[in-house]
Amino acid sequence: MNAHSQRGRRSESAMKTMNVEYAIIGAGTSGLGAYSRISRQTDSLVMIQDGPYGTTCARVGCMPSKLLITAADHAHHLQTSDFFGVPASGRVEGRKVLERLRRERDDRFVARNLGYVDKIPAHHKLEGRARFIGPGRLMVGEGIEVNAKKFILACGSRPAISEVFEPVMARVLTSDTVFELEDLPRSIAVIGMGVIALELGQALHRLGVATTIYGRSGKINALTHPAMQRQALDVLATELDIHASGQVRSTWEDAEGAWIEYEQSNGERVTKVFDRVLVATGRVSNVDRLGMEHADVESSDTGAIRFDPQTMRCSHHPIFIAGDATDHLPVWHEAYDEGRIAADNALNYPDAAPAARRPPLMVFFTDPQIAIVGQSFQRLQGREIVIGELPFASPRHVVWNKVQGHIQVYLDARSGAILGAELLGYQAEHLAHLLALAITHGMTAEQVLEMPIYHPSAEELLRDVLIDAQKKRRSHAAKEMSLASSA
Ligand SMILES: Cc1cc2nc3c(=O)[nH]c(=O)nc-3n(C[C@H](O)[C@H](O)[C@H](O)COP(=O)(O)OP(=O)(O)OC[C@H]3O[C@@H](n4cnc5c(N)ncnc54)[C@H](O)[C@@H]3O)c2cc1C
Ligand SMILES: NC(=O)c1ccc[n+]([C@@H]2O[C@H](COP(=O)([O-])OP(=O)(O)OC[C@H]3O[C@@H](n4cnc5c(N)ncnc54)[C@H](O)[C@@H]3O)[C@@H](O)[C@H]2O)c1
Repeated sequence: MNAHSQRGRRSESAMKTMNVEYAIIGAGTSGLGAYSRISRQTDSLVMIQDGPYGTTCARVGCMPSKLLITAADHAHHLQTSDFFGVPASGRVEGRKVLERLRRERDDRFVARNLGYVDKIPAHHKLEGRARFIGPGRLMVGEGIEVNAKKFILACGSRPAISEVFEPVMARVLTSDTVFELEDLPRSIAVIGMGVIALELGQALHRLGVATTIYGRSGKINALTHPAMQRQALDVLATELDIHASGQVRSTWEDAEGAWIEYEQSNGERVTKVFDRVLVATGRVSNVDRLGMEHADVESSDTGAIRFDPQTMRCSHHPIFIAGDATDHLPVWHEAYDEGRIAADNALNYPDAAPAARRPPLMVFFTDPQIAIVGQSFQRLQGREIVIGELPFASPRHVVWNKVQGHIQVYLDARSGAILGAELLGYQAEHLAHLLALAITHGMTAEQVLEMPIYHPSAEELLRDVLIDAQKKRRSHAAKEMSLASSA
């Protein structure tokens, strides 16, 4: 059988059939990663894409959000420059901010991705929404059946919007639509207190939009140490209008705008009107639209697809999953890795090619930044650890006038190995990466302390927090010894 794009008439209607070895569903970061691996080995594959090419990251995710945050940083520098004896005046031109964002996004990031997609041979690409119609069989759109031996589900996720926002849908934005605004709104309600809500909420606030953030749980859940969670909220609330704990009870629209009725956890109801409502309450995997019930794939009680994170295989059939489709570590570098892990395992099938996963790393590009690396405090419960901790206030941070926040580093109490860290501080991303390097290589605090550290640099904070952790390790060991000798 001709391996690629063998299309034929399937029924009296104009149904076409395509028989291939590999079908990749989704041409985002993970799907393209899988494509790059598989296409080196075979011509018998198709990558199916519903909607525009360009990836979530470049079009509506990482890149436009960071472009908005950078504009907001500039506005913030103007607002705070007086402190340095450099009073500045300036105003935010919303249209220009958004035009520049889209220009940079489209000309640099999306264009680069489209350039890559353009080079993919036409017979490897199919456009339309794919769904399973039987084991090994997909329907793409209404007219093309794809029969494949192996599948990679790289279909990403979409913003979740609960029904309570139905009455104000005309004013609702998500990360899919906010970057398309012609101008900045005068006011916005940001629903959620996760990474999208905090990154975009703070950026919009700094760009002069009257912003109120409505959370649910009262916590910034990415951080897991209660003191870190508390401090993150306290620090962000000094700048932002945040209702951390409660629930949106109802919404309605009138000539004034979109009204939000929010019940705080103390039972008090607050009602406020906004131009726009940005719903950032998490994302749902697009796997729910793939008709998995026809593919004979096991799911958990919650409906999520079970998979092995080392092979990305998700059933006894050769079906693999990657990227945000999994709900697990929905960040870019994991999508990139998972596409390749899934592809390698599909290529090796039925043999498994298990991959060692990297230590977890997540950064919120807020100011101060939030970062979590390696094992969180919560994950380390029950393990003997010591915690090195310090305010995020190295001499360099003092010079920057950026001394908010805290760092905690978790060491194995016996070996001194660095296991994880939670950070809240200006440009925490850089220290988080250094810690990620140390964790990746199983380094101890002592080993990291052997490297030179320049003065005055932010890295001095890493040195000092590791010295603090080492001190605590020594006193932990001393306590253990005295307990042992008195027993
Ligand atoms: C606002 C925002 C900011 C972010 N910022 C960061 C950041 O700073 N750093 C970071 O690491 N991560 C960030 N992320 C997360 C990052 O963007 C994602 O982890 C990554 O893009 C996921 O890639 P993916 O390949 O899994 O999915 P996607 O890139 O979404 O690709 C999936 C593709 O599959 C298509 N598809 C879906 N269903 C079907 C179907 N049935 N048939 C055919 N095609 C289908 C979709 O249209 C989509 O194009 C951000 C995300 C958002 C939303
Ligand atoms: N810097 C980054 O790496 C970055 C930036 C943006 C997005 N992302 C990725 O995108 C994913 C989605 O981000 P997100 O912020 O939408 O999800 P999230 O899961 O981080 O946060 C969603 C938040 O909304 C809250 N929530 C849920 N329902 C609510 C309701 N009805 N009312 C009020 N609050 C409610 C949740 O408690 C949670 O705090 C993230 O998991 C992340 O991996 C990453």
